[in-house]
Amino acid sequence: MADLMREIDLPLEAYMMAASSYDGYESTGIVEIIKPLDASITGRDVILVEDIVDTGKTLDCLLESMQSEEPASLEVCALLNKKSRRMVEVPIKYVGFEIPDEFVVGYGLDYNQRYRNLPYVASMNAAAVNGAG
Ligand SMILES: O=P(O)(O)OC[C@H]1O[C@H](OP(=O)(O)OP(=O)(O)O)[C@H](O)[C@@H]1O
Ligand code: HPA
Repeated sequence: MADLMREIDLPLEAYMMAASSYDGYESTGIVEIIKPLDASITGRDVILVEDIVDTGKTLDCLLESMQSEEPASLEVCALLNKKSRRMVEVPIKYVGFEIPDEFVVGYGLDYNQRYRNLPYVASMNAAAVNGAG
């Protein structure tokens, strides 16, 4: 997010939401908004920035919640798109990288809250998952 903002030469405001639905590397399918948006987006041009879109369930839930506030526009930017795993169709206007069906960690992405601090995105293999304790 910080890297992206540094590249945008326009006045902008940034707010964080938090949603969670993963237990390890499996989606529970139940998306919980842990921290809602603490600003009004009614009538505003909004870009929702996601680190990864996998099944699409999280994004679908967030979009529905945000659309209900009637922003002037609402687009999605995602660093990573795992399209082959999609269960819900979601509109993504800006995609950093299309990636294969592999569980990835690093650069903010976690496996049970670990590995977010890796300065790169890495594919996590089964042996690493089993040893991750
Ligand atoms: O397309 P989906 O299958 O819904 O997966 C994508 C979501 O999964 C991750 O969040 P997670 O639930 O792991 O919470 P986190 O951001 O705290 O890691 C990620 O940050 C996305 O929001
Ligand atoms: O591959 C992934 N890595 C980390 N978190 C995720 N949430 C959905 N897919 C992933």
